[in-house]
Amino acid sequence: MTATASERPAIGPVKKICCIGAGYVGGPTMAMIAHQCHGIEVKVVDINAERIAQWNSDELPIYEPGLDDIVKGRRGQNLIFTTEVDEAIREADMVFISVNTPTKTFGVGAGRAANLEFIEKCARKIAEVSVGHKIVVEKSTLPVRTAEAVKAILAEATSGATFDVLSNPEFLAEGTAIDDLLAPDRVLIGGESEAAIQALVDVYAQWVPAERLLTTNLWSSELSKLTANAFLAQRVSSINSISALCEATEADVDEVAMAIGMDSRIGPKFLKSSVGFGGSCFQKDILNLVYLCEYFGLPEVADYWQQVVTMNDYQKRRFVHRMVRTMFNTVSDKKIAIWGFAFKKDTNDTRESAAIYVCRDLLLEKARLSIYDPQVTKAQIVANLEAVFQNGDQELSAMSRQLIENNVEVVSDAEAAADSAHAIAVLTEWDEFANANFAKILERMKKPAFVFDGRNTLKGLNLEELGFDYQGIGFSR
Ligand SMILES: NC(=O)c1ccc[n+]([C@@H]2O[C@H](COP(=O)([O-])OP(=O)(O)OC[C@H]3O[C@@H](n4cnc5c(N)ncnc54)[C@H](O)[C@@H]3O)[C@@H](O)[C@H]2O)c1
Ligand SMILES: O=c1ccn([C@@H]2O[C@H](COP(=O)(O)OP(=O)(O)O[C@H]3O[C@H](CO)[C@@H](O)[C@H](O)[C@H]3O)[C@@H](O)[C@H]2O)c(=O)[nH]1
Repeated sequence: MTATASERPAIGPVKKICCIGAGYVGGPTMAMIAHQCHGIEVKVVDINAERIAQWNSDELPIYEPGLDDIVKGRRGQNLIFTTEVDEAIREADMVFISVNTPTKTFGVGAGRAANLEFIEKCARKIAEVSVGHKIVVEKSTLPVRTAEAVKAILAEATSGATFDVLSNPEFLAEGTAIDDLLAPDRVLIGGESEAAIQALVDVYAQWVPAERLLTTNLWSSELSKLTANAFLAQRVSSINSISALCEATEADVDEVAMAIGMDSRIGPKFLKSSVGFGGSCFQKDILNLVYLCEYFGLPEVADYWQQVVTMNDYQKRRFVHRMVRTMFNTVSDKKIAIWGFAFKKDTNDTRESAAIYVCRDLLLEKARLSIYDPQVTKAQIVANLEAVFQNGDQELSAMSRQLIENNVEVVSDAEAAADSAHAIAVLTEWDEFANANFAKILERMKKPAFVFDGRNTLKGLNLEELGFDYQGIGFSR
């Protein structure tokens, strides 16, 4: 049952934390708590035994700068990765829920609503195995008012256990997770019980300055997470919409971004035009916001936010159209080097990466692809391409399987990918691409040698002077 004011037990300092979900959020956030709070035992649990084994191995499941040192510094001391879910929940005074909340692919709200199956299963498990009092913390990104359902499920605990529910959404970005966790812009904690809020504030206060610890009511906290992502993605879609206009008018989108970003009311961040935003969060969270607006009878608000995703889809398609148009209206049987497959640099995450959609559309144009990414494995690339062709169907068609098998190779360096290629498409802004030996690459490419830079990372290298036909996003030369 959830605790009422009169029967609420005294809440002391947190000594044992359990985090359900050892993913991109659960792993790094808990490693940071263990690193900063040696007096707290942190157990990270997952039903995926392979993932837990990776967290306990030399090769962590996530590539994230600085993560290795922090995990290896505390693992086996006050940071434990385990599949013993029940035991870890039972022992903890505070339980974080950090499981995935993907877009629903079936039934009511398919394609937009968040699938809350995994959250509900966690709440049921906590209710089933808990004794005493626990603070349950929503770390996953959730639709506003999810805590109501979590509280209702916990209230059915038969052991007599009592609970407080807090919302503590995570704002880290992949690739910079450790820096973001070390020095967050803010830590947001929403809740109803002052004592429970204070217990979590005290954990973060061990390294986060007091003025960055923001407490709100439960619903504001839940809604702020979706809103923050919607605003961030909206900036990217806004500048990407202007990139199309720049290409038509000889304006340069990077110059426009610089000019508007110097207005302190607009600010310079998140104005980098690109082949389109990717990642596991932006699209999923905006679609969820759109669904919520419709659910609450606000179709105009839903349409407004839907446009951010529509513009992003347009940007990805527009990139391929431009490639085909520039390469004399056909890429059929042409070799195209794909530089980068992750959704941004410094991560091995490919969820919703623009590269998946660009590669799919190039394959449908019958191009041959040679793909290189410094952190993404061949198995992952092939699995992503199979999934995008499968498009929710039960099975991959024989035709799609052949298209991938016959036309995709994954290689282990950027120069090899470009060997005998008609074009290079830069889809992730890995730093190493700017250091490639372009004179050598040009020699080995088919002529004219095209470079389509979906990140404008090679813009300053004057590749035209070397002899490339260089095209980026949002400018024409
Ligand atoms: N990835 C990010 O950068 C990021 C940043 C902020 C917030 N978020 C949000 O955080 C949440 C988690 O995201 P993620 O990227 O870490 O997901 P993830 O898929 O990497 O990890 C989730 C983990 O939860 C485990 N899990 C699912 N159900 C479980 C259960 N019943 N018991 C135990 N383990 C279970 C899965 O096996 C998986 O390992 C999502 O709601 C996401 O929107 C993600
Ligand atoms: O100016 C920009 C900034 C970003 N992007 C792209 O946008 C996507 C998302 O980038 P980023 O936001 O840096 O990474 P995420 O890890 O997806 O982080 C976002 O999503 C997380 C999950 O909810 C939040 O916690 C973070 O605050 C939020 O930044 C990537 O494809 C980027 O390449 C651009 O194209 N231009």
